[in-house]
Amino acid sequence: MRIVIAIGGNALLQRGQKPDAAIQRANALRAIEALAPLAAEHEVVITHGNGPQVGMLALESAADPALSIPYPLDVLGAQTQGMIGYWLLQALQNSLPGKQVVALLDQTLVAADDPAFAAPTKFVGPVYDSETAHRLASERGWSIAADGQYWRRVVPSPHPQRIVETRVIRSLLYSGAIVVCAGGGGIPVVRGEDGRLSGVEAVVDKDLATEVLAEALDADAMLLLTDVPAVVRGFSGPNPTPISRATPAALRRENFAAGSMGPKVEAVCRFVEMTGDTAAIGALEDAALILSGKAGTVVTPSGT
Ligand SMILES: Nc1ncnc2c1ncn2[C@@H]1O[C@H](COP(=O)(O)OP(=O)(O)O)[C@@H](O)[C@H]1O
Ligand SMILES: NC(=O)OP(=O)(O)O
Repeated sequence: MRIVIAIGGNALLQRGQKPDAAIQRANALRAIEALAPLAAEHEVVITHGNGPQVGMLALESAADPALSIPYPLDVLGAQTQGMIGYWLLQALQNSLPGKQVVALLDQTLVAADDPAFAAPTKFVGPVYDSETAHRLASERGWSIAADGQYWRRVVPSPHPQRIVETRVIRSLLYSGAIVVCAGGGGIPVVRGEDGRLSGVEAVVDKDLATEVLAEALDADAMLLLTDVPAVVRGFSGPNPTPISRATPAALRRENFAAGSMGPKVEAVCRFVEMTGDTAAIGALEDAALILSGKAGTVVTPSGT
């Protein structure tokens, strides 16, 4: 079975945790220990988030007096692929000795005229209280939005059209390797009229990019793993109800939060609608149970 698995940014750095390298490396190891049984048995591609990390690097770059202009988000996205990819690569090698593992830098094609460039939605960096977030927004020209009870910086998140390196990823997978790729949704790039690629100031949603990749690789299943056990109907209301099974049509009748559960639900619905296969959302530590249909929110064409 070929499975494409996304590890949420929250799994790599929980809200409120210090972004120390040792903490993130330990989180990456915990994430991989949860996935190792699946990777031992199936063809596995692993993607990951980078929201907390790309925002942290943007803060560091903005504070560097040696720079005349802070590094752009495509470059920072590439840095997060290297950093997180390295932690995941090493954790996979230590957990599954004998397996071939590779972590790639790869790019995601977006449209230069995507309306998302004018309407930032992607949360990056740490959470702030309302007063601090509004002060930083006016000092630094950030867009900000509420993330639950906190506030965070938001940046443009254009829709992923294609992972540029899909063919290389496919051949690595066919050669028996576990492939870590599409980190942070992939480095966002556009293709000019002359056919040349160039980076853009954005962070692609990793769940939507994971879906594009899973479709292109003819995956049998797609798992989006995060820090909640299931998608919840009425998440912030008086009667929150976890959804264990659903059809895409049933999920599409509900409303989910932009920038967090919304893109995950869109990604699983699209994967099931396009492929007729199974997709699921749930907690990282339940990965094996989710694949066997015993945990998480499992989405299938029939909802059974
Ligand atoms: N309807 C919902 N059901 C479950 N979780 C939800 C819902 N709406 C918002 N959330 C939030 O979505 C978060 C997961 O999304 P996100 O933060 O983007 O995850 P990750 O970075 O792990 O990919 C959860 O921690 C939860 O607080
Ligand atoms: N790029 C991205 O979607 O990151 P998170 O999963 O950390 O939000």
